[in-house]
This record gives sequence, structure tokens and C-alpha cells, in this order.
Amino acid sequence: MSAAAVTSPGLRPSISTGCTLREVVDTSPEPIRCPAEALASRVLGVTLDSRSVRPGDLYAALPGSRVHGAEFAAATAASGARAVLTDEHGATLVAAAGVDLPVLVTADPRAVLGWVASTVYGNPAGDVTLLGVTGTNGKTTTTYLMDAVLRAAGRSTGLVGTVETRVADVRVPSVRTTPEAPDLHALLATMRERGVQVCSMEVSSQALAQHRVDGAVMDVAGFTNFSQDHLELHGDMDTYLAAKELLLTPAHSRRAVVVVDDEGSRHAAAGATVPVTTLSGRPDADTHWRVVRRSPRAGGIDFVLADQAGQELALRCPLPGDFNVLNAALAAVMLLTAGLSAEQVRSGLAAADGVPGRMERVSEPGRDPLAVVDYAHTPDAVGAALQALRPAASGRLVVVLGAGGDRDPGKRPGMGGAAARYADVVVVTDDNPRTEDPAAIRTAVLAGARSAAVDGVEVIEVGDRRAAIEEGVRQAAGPGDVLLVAGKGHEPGQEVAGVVHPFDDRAELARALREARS
Ligand SMILES: CC(=O)N[C@H]1[C@@H](OP(=O)(O)OP(=O)(O)OC[C@H]2O[C@@H](n3ccc(=O)[nH]c3=O)[C@H](O)[C@@H]2O)O[C@H](CO)[C@@H](O)[C@@H]1O[C@H](C)C(=O)N[C@@H](C)C(=O)N[C@H](CCC(=O)O)C(=O)O
Ligand SMILES: Nc1ncnc2c1ncn2[C@@H]1O[C@H](COP(=O)(O)OP(=O)(O)OP(=O)(O)O)[C@@H](O)[C@H]1O
Ligand SMILES: N[C@H](CCC[C@H](N)C(=O)O)C(=O)O
Ligand SMILES: [Mg+2]
Repeated sequence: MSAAAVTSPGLRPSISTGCTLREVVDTSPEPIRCPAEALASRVLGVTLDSRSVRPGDLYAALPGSRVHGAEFAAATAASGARAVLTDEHGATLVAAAGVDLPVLVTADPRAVLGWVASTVYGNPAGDVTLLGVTGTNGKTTTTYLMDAVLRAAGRSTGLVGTVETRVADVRVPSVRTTPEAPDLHALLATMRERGVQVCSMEVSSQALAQHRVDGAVMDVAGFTNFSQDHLELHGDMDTYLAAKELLLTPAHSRRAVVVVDDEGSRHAAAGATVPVTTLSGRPDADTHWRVVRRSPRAGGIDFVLADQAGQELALRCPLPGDFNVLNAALAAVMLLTAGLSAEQVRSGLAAADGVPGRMERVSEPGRDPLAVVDYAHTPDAVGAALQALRPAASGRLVVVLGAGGDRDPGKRPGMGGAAARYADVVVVTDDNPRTEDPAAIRTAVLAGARSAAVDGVEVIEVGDRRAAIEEGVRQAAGPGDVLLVAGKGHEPGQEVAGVVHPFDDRAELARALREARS
């Protein structure tokens, strides 16, 4: 058991020459007030978390939902911080605490932090080609596929996203999908130092709304799709979409590829202020690129991508599920836009591995039930994953799912509803309850499932996730049955009341299948 992680592990470059506070002030897009006698001081790094301050750091003390970062200024001084960047209120807190550090003051420290971190680490984003993907679902998958193709083409690569952070061959698990700005620029400086040429990264809506990617302009941006998620942070769908659309502006990207198969992504493409290449999964679409043919094969799907001039590219998606064809097509068009050849894209995709916890088969090949773990945690994704599995189910399609706590409560009935619409048996269980009452989360998922369930669809409640997976295996005992365990994918733990208990859906499912056979 461990406490839930609140800070990024933070890969830092081994050498940071840093910069003076004068340079910090001069390169900031917004005014920063700094005591004149401190302007010549050098800072070597930046952090927004007092617990990760290193000697020579600039500590960004941000106002938070629970506490003001300035409360920790004294602790950062003891850890060797050289200066504090904060807002007016933070400055009064630092002064009241008698902390003997120069204080830089600006109206909204988050809004300058990306640029400040970029300056301190020597503008590393300019030295690494950045391919950034946003969208509700498919970011991790698309970035993994791009990374696989780039490595096959001989590039030294970086990867930033939900599952892990990679700098060439160094891998660390990720705490966030998109790191905080100081961590991102430190990471890019580390990539530069280790010779990384291209970095594929996920850009979450939270990151865009919170200025986490400021100062890192994507050479090519990608937009997968738009549907409900994360309203706990954005409040409503328009604000959520507006956050994603920031990626398609010159402050954040040079050009973009947008899959325009839903209303939100069409709105994003139409309003973009960078050049956009459009892509669709519909054969008759009037887009720059479109998927004109698909043929499923073991473990994946062969498909043909066509442009408006009639050029056709025959490609292989290494993952099952029609939606993954769109992720693979987006990866392909982003890479072509970044300058890879059609042959590099073709051979790289054909050799790509699967993505951890995304439509990952856990059962042995050819053995019933086909049992799959997937990261579907939105109504749209639950529907997409189940529809992808339906053709494989000559018997019953069983799904085990829950919804996370402290995340958009509005998506819970929709997730239950999608499960009941596309599966024959729905086992509602716990995901990561976090600080919420697990039974209350299940009630919301169950309500959606029960109201969508037509005659013959069974809805069962089993709170304990291990027992729910075992129940799923029992329910999928007939010939041709298929079992999906959704929502936690690659996650190595289950977070309950601030504590992360080791729990891996893949290991649990494999064990339950073994035990059912013995
Ligand atoms: C809801 C949300 O966005 N919260 C973010 C917010 O937290 P907060 O306002 O509650 O911060 P707080 O706890 O009040 O602390 C205030 C300040 O004091 C600092 N502090 C706090 C305690 C301490 O001991 N020392 C210290 O320095 C904190 O670093 C913070 O800067 O500001 C913090 C840093 O300033 C973020 O780390 C934190 O993200 C949390 C961890 C989070 O869970 N974010 C999720 C929702 C997220 O970003 N998810 C996306 C998308 C996921 C996906 O769909 O893939 C992601 O990109 O990961
Ligand atoms: N293009 C798509 N359209 C609809 N659903 C998708 C698509 N791609 C993936 N999914 C579903 O969404 C789940 C999450 O996929 P993935 O991890 O690639 O997305 P993500 O955008 O990175 O998610 P997160 O926001 O949690 O980081 C998959 O397991 C699958 O069920
Ligand atoms: N990256 C997503 C994934 C959540 C997955 C699900 N397991 C949950 O806990 O809700 C998020 O932070 O909303
Ligand atoms: Mg992701």
C-alpha cells in the first residue's frame, strides 16, 4: 500500500546552467516584479512542489484549491530554494512567515510558469520535435503507435503520457497524463541532453487549461475525438471543448491533424487558427484523408487510407476495434505531416506492439472466453470497446466496470447505460473510489445500466473488484462468450480513501480464469 502520488517524479537534466532572475523577468509574457538586488541571482531549476525543491531552484508558490503554495516557502528555503515566484497574496504570506528569499510577484503565476521554466532550462522545446495529441479518448494509443513507428524508423524518441514517461530507453511510470510546466520543460531538457529527436506526448484538457504546456509548441498537433469526460474540472462541455481547442492555436502548435467524425472535433477543426489536415473514418467523407477500406485479421485490422488525389496507403492497425483504426490513421497522418515517408509509416505500424491495458487480451489464444482488459472510462469508450468485441461473441458479451471517484460524476450513468446497451451481462463494481463513497458511485452507474437494459440484459452489483472479476468469469462460462474488464487498463493500483492498494486488472483476470479452469 502507498499514499496516492501527488507529485510528478520529475526527470531533471543532469546539467542545468539555469538563468538569472533578470532573464526570468525579461522573457515572461506578463509583468513580474522582482527586487532589484536579486535580478543578478541565478536559478538552476523550477518546481511548483515544496517537496521536490532542489538547491538553486525557483519555487513557484501557486494558489491551490486546498492551500496556497506560499505556506511552504519556509520549507523550500530550508531545502535550498533560491527564490519564490508567487502572486500578491502569496507574497504577503511569505513576508508574514519571515522567509529570507527574494520574492518575484506576478498576477497569475501559473500563466507565466511555462515560459519561466522554458527560460530556466534553455528553451528545450525548440530542440526536440514535438507531436502532441489531445482528444477525449485515444491519446495514449495514438502516441504509443507514433512512438513505435518513429523507433522503427531509427529515431531516438521520447514519450509523455498516462502510462509512462520515456526518455530514449529510460522509462518511469507517469503520475499525470501531461506533466506540470516545470516538470515538462525539465523533461524536455533531459531529452535534449540524451539526444532525443522526437517526442510524442499526450496533451490533456487540464494541461491546456492550466498552462502546463505553455512554452512547448507542438510541431504537429493531433485531435482524436470529443465526448463527455472531465466535467469535474471544466464544468460544462463547451468549456471542456474550448480547453482542447487551445491546442489548435499558434501559441500551442504549428499545424494540426483532426479526426472530424464528431461534432466537437468538427468545431475544433473549423475554429483552428493553425493549418489543419482533416481525417475521417468514413469512406465517403470530404476530408484530406479518409479510411476507405478495413479488414479485420487476428489481433488487428488492415485498412486503406486515401487522400483527395487518390493516393492510397495500405496500413495495418496492430490493435482490434474499429476505433483503433482511427487512432492508427491519426498516428500515420501526423507522422507523414512530420516528414516520415509512407514506407516508414507502413512498416513501422505493421511491426508495432499493442498498448498496455488497451484492448489487451488476457486469455490464451483460441480459448473461451476471450477475455480482454481495456481502459474505457467514458460512455463513448465503453460503447466503442463493447461494439468492437461484439463480433467475437458468438455467445454472451459480459462487461465488468465501475467509475472513478472525484472525477466527472455526470459520466457515471452514461457509462452504465453504454454497458447495458452493448453487453448482455453488466457487472457493476468499484474503479478508483478515491475520496468518495464507493456504493454511491456504483448506484449512479447502476441507475444508468438499469434504465438502458432491455429484456434479457442482466445487471449485477459486486462492489469488490476482485470478486466482480471472478463473477465476470463465472458469467462468461458458455461457448463463444467474451469478457471485457473495463476502466483501469494498465493501472497498477486501486485508490481508496487516499491509499493506493496494489491491483492489476490483467493479473486479477488471468488468476480468475486460471482458478475457474482448475
Ligand atoms: C484538480 C487539479 O487539477 N488539481 C491540480 C491543482 O491542485 P490543487 O489546486 O488542489 O493544489 P493544492 O493541493 O491546493 O496545493 C496548492 C499548491 O501547493 C503546492 N504544495 C502543496 C502541498 C505541499 O506539501 N507542498 C506544495 O508545494 C502544490 O504543488 C500546489 O502548487 O494544482 C496542482 C499543482 O499545482 C496539481 O498537481 C493538481 O492536479 C491533481 C494532482 C490532479 O489530479 N490532476 C488531474 C485531474 C489531472 O491533471 N489530470 C489530467 C488528465 C487525465 C487524463 O484524462 O488522462 C492529467 O493531465 O493528468
Ligand atoms: N478513437 C477512439 N474513439 C473512441 N474510443 C476510444 C478511441 N481510442 C480509444 N478509445 C477507448 O478509450 C480508452 C482509452 O484510450 P486511451 O488510453 O488511448 O485514451 P486517452 O485519451 O489517453 O485516455 P486518458 O484521457 O485517460 O489519458 C480505450 O481503452 C478505449 O476503450
Ligand atoms: N486519466 C483518466 C483516467 C481515469 C481512469 C479511471 N480508472 C478512473 O479512475 O476514473 C482520469 O484521470 O480521469
Ligand atoms: Mg491517456
